[in-house]
Amino acid sequence: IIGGTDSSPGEWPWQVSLHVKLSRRRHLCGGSIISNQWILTAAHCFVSVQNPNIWRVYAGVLKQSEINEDTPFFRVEEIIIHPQYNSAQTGYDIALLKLDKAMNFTDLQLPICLPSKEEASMLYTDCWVIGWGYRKERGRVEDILQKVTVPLMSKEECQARYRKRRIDDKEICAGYDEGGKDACKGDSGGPLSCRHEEVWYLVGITSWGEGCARPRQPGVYTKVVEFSDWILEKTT
Ligand SMILES: COC(=O)Nc1ccc2c(c1)CCCCCCC[C@H](NC(=O)/C=C/c1cc(Cl)ccc1-n1cnnn1)c1nc-2c(Cl)[nH]1
Repeated sequence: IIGGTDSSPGEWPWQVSLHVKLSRRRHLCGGSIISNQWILTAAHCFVSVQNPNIWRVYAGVLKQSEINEDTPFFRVEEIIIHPQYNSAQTGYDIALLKLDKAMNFTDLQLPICLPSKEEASMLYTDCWVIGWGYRKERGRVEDILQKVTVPLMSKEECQARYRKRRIDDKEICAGYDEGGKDACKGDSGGPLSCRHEEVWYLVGITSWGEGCARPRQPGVYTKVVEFSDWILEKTT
């Protein structure tokens, strides 16, 4: 996260850290708890690591330094990647992880609401992107979960910023024309969370951007409401 600040314990209880257990363990992507057995994240996180057995889901953590060999984690029973996904820049950058056992909700691990189709046209004005990603383009994973507020942008405005690419209807953009605040490497798969009348909704999944926090290069997120039917089909 560029231009953000430290989060507090329990501030974003739906945020998880996805690790793989290979040569050495490391954070790869963010994700969001949407039920006691399902995590929503980005499809591109699994491009090179499709084997569910080596993934570890850490929930209820604020700092990466809380994660060690003794830290409890959830195993992944199934990885469901959207069938139309082929690269982050061409959309459908969404995946579901089925946990091997249902998690108990606590103050530190709780689900976020999925936006309903009726509220698809809702103009959210209080949106935050969070993650343990880099604080600058050439950086490293942060210890304390970072948060930054970003305004949503219309598809037309976003398309005008990315002339060489087509911004899909199932993508949503957020950022500042002057740059300075954005997601960055290591934040992908995590939530773009928006609060409306005291309830938080998972409006976006952190996907891609041209550099981090550059002027007129907003962050591009998977627009979760456009995948409501797919999510329900796969999780019920
Ligand atoms: C110590 O552990 C580590 O360093 N871990 C570790 C640390 C970092 C990474 C990994 C592991 C690799 C994950 C591979 C799959 C994921 C590959 C793509 C992924 N992208 C992003 O997270 C965000 C992109 C992004 C999103 C928005 Cl909305 C706006 C601008 C963005 N950026 C544009 N340029 N940079 N960001 C990424 N993630 C990392 C990189 Cl390196 N790139």
